[in-house]
Amino acid sequence: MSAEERSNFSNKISAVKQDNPSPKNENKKKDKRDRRSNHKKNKASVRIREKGSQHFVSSTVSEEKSLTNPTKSKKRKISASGQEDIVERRNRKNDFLGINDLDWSEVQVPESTFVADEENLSGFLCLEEVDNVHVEYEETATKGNTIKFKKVHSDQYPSKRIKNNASAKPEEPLPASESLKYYDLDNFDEKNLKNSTIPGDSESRSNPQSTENSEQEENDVPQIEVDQASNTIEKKYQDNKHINITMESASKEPEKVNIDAWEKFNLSSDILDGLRSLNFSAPTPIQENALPFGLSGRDVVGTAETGSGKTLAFGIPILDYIIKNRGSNVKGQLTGLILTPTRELAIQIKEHLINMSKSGAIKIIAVVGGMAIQKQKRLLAKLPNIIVATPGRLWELLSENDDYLQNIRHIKHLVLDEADRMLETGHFKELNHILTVLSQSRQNTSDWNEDKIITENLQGPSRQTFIFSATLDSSLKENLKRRNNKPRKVESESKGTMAELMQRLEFNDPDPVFIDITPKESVVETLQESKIECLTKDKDLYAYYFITRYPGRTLIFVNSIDAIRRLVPIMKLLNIEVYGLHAQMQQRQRLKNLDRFKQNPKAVMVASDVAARGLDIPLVEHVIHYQLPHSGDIYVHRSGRTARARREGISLMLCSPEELSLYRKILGKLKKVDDIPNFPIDAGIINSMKQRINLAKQIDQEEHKLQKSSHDDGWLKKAAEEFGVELHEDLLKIKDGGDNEGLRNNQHNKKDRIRSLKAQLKELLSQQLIPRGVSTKYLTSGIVRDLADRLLDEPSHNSQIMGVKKTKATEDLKSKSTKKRKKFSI
Ligand SMILES: Nc1ncnc2c1ncn2[C@@H]1O[C@H](COP(=O)(O)OP(=O)(O)OP(=O)(O)O)[C@@H](O)[C@H]1O
Repeated sequence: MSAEERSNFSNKISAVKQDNPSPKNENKKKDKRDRRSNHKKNKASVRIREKGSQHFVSSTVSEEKSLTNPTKSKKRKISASGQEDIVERRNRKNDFLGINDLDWSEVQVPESTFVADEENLSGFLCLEEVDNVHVEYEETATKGNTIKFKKVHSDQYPSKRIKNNASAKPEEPLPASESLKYYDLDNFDEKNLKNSTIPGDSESRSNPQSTENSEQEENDVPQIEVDQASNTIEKKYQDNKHINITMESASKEPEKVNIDAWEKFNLSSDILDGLRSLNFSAPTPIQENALPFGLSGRDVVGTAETGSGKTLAFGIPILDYIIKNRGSNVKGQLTGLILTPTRELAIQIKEHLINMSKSGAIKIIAVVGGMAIQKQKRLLAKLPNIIVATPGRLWELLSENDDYLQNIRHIKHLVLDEADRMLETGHFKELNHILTVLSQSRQNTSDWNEDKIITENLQGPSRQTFIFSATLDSSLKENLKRRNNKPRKVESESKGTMAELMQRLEFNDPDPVFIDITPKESVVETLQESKIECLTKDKDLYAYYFITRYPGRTLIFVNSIDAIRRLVPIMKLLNIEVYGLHAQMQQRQRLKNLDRFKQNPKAVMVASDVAARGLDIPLVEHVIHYQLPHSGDIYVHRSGRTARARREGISLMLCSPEELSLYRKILGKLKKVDDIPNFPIDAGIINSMKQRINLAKQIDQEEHKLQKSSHDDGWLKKAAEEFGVELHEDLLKIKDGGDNEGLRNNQHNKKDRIRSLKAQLKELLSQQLIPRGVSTKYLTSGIVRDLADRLLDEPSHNSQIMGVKKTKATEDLKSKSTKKRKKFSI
């Protein structure tokens, strides 16, 4: 990145800071509160600067002030000097453009971490800008604040305004706060956006969809602060957790990497630049094997271990094709469609491809559920080069707009990433519809459809297909060979299977290339697998033991959302920095939690299998299967979140007696002959942890009961109100009036008890953990191991546990599991 680019980038970031100025000391708290509430109320802010000159128009809409006086109807024009003029209302309707008709263009933020990051912050799906736009808005009693846009040429700005702004010295760069141009589209209410009407406060508060974490989310919009001296961005969340991101690559020149190993593929210079900037000196084995075919236009079905670089195995051929065929007579610009099973994965792939093709200026968008649909419509209408989508949202958009349908039929590349997952419930129906739309011989498709879709008999251009996953069945190879290019009627027993999918996909290639380089045991060589056999009731204890004994980024997989809802609060009580991730959370909260997890090297994430596939979270050290997965494939994908890109990692199964059959099933599927080794446990430490975990569980249970009774009462009261009946106090669990003092006291007692339990736990957590059986008084007397030995053992100690050497779980597993591996018989 050039010095100029770096400076622009810094300016943009610092502009965010200046938009939310630091509060003065005396009013710090109040200002912060106001700022947050303004963030909610000022749902949109548009900063538009005329390119190439020093005058600008800016507008911050949805002011609280104007909302309090809705009867005033005046039109304010924001002048180039930044000053407001009251102008006469004129009927200039036709001069104005709809918000979607403006030339929005995405702001390429050059730091990869920051791109992903920024996207998750403050509601941005991405930063966008538009130049040369005149903004007017008016306040009306009926519609609230309405904003209008008009495209202008730079010479249309009256010279008076330049004079007005003369003191700003045109040659000087704009102050940082004025150089940011963004439009926070995701914070708009979609319905209002259509009319370019700015939503009022009440609309943003009454979100009927508001589900889990919505309140927390609303109040938890992080503030970004930039310290340019130390080159760090600080994200401040309301819960006072700060995250610092060092803008390493923004300040340092990227090292020159030798990329000779890529030369044989004859890639475009933009792609080579991308590889160089990402420090990818050589292709990974799957890339080495798949690229020659992918680049020559062959259909490729590829399977390779998790974290082995499959994204670029299909991504590079698509990007390279777009760059090399620019300007050729391809209808529209839309060239590639990549379908993935999860939203986070789609966003990640989009980022990865953007980072790869920065200098190629390829338009790549993500179309996923849970994010603003209006924005996705606008981006779709602009014909991006590549769409990365989840089938549900894409189908929703395709089915309501014929133009999108027509465009999508002309794609040149179709990718099904994690193809096997997409056959599972919840994805297959939409995928089926999309494949029907893409079908080049649609006249024959009625056999395949449950809900017949009326389609035209259009012959689209030929299309290259990529199918990738870490877990594709090898029988597919046979299936691929047997298939011919004509679609066949699918036997009922193969419906919804990979076999059906292979027949549904209209490969160009009579003989698609099948590349299988998965290791014999399906998991990566650098992954160390282990297990702890324990009772279900003790799983919390063992999980706590592991994450306290081995602090490091840890992903804990569970089989149910309820388990996440139980585990996260317990771990929070134990002072663990823990986040949840599951499908019932609001999408923004999902992204935010993922973002926080990515930034904090000691964080723990408790997740459902929504995080099992594809997510490339840097440096996840441990994966814990709190509950065993139901299939060997899920085990492979979950475990694959660690030990990526040739790094080491550990996977730990907490296996209860009831899960033994599942355990056998997993081992059978993975064709393992050896039993998975037991993870070594320090009995002294685990015993000393029991009191903490029991207290945390007790507090959680008590709080849950209390919450449940007030929730039940709330529901009863509401129902009684709606039916207009009087509610007898005896029906309420928490009596808030009347003479039943005993019961009221009972509730108070419960609260007191919770407070006292919390105080006990706090006291325990404030002390360093002393392994049970170790005496701090008599340093050499110990049942398990004495403290003197422990303290003398090593100079580096785990800060939370007294006298315990700071080791990595992988080291302990290697060195301590000395017992010979048992043969495992199924
Ligand atoms: N040639 C390369 N050299 C070094 N690192 C690479 C290379 N190609 C990809 N990577 C990095 O390897 C990591 C894993 O890549 P990717 O996410 O594509 O793996 P994957 O095989 O799709 O994994 P999964 O099966 O879990 O989806 C990423 O961080 C990516 O940036």
